[in-house]
Amino acid sequence: MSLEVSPAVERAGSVARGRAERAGSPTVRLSDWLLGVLEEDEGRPFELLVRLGFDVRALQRQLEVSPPIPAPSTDAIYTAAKGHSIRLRGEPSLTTDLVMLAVMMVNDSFRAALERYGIRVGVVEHALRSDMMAAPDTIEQPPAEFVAAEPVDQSDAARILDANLNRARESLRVLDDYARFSLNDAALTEELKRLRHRLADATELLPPSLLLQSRNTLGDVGTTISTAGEFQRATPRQVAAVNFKRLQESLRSLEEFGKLDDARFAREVEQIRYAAYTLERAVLTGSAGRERLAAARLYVLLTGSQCVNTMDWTIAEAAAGGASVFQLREKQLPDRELIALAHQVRKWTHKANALFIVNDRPDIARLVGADGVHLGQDDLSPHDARRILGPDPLIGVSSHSLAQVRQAILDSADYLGVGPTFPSTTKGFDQLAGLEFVQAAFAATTLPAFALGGIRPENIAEVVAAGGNRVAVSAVVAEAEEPQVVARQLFGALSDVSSG
Ligand SMILES: Cc1ncc(COP(=O)(O)OP(=O)(O)O)c(N)n1
Ligand SMILES: Cc1ncsc1CCOP(=O)(O)O
Ligand SMILES: [Mg+2]
Repeated sequence: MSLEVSPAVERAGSVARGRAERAGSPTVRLSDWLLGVLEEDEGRPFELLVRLGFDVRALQRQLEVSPPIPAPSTDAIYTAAKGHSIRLRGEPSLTTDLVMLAVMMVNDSFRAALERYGIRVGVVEHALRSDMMAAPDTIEQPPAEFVAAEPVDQSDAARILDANLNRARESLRVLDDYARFSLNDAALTEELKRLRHRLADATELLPPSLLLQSRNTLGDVGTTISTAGEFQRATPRQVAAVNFKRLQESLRSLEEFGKLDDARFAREVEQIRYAAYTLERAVLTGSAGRERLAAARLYVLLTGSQCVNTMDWTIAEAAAGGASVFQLREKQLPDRELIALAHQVRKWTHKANALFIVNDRPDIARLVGADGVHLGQDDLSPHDARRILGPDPLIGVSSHSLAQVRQAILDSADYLGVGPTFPSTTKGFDQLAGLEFVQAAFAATTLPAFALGGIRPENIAEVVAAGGNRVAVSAVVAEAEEPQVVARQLFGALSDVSSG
């Protein structure tokens, strides 16, 4: 027999199995299960025990060293949990708190051990019953702002919640498909999965019977009404845009109607809605970078003092060799000289039909009509740069770790700098992120990313072997007698690599 379970229950089970495996135990133990359901601090079991005044941290420490008692099979635990649910609540739901109760009650010696650790299983059992049945003043009271002013029809609210949970889940599935198959982006897919889990966990805060009483789609007039617009989508991106809107609308409705049942649910859904806005920007704004940089392979950083030839000639030659993005990287010039040079570079890059990015300075980028700005971890935030630049210009962000890659994606970066790959004569670093990071970053996202730092024709094959399909270089082009030749060599090494 295999029972359908919520993602939170599934996660608890897989934590339990993982614990047993790491401990080299031939079977999963009851302590593994209990630690599994208590793994998430914000999960229902953890919150319930805290609410009952038990010291959960002390319990977790005790369980780590408790004598091993083998657990029954997973299905047997789920069946027992369902039995408790029917007994205590009159319906067969399978939530993590009922799994916890099943684990606590399945074996007398384990139950006795828990009592010794200060966990009164009868109190837990009683609380799970009273969570459903208790008069309002015996359960946690929402603050005034979340209290319904008038008596509400529970079944109407339940149907609204159920319908919107379905809508939100469906939208998340569509978005997951877009991130996975259309963008092919592991990091965004992972973020969407995180959002799905958060929603599933929030749902566990609602009384299970509330949603069960609402499965009445026949009574939902909305299922038979559709508008012409619902069947018209021009591009996969538009499908994603529409589904982000649908997700946010359903979350908003869940939040409002959820306030009638559980304030914590309403607050969590509010947070999920904010996270959905962030992801929407990341997914849809990121698309602009994906489109405008789709063909870009070679990106050249230029500093006047580093160029052995004039900057305009270097740009023209490098562009003829395949470079299609140029960054003005002047760290020392006074502002007036910088802006004068930036105006020139704007003209030279237009002539070369290349993109022009200004390093560090969104104000200068805006003033000279550059195509974008590049920001490091210590520069202005992408959010502040966007306020200066407006919606269109590209914003590139440097990354030196996977955490920075993920954050840059959530900050709606249009492209990434990834490095330093090799030691660089242009800029010194205490630490080299190296090829290992290049490999991880290019595997994590399909957002345009440029590996940089010490890349030359002699070592670019190593970057390509690590999955790098775009590079940014400085010295090797700026200091070359023949920038076109060098650019052609670099570009040639990249031009057979898939665009990702
Ligand atoms: C394309 C690209 N990637 C990374 C950097 C480095 O930016 P940052 O870390 O801010 O260092 P500086 O270049 O400002 O010294 C970059 N400039 N371009
Ligand atoms: C600015 C910067 N940030 C990381 S590496 C680098 C310099 C890249 O230049 P080069 O190709 O000469 O090493
Ligand atoms: Mg910088």
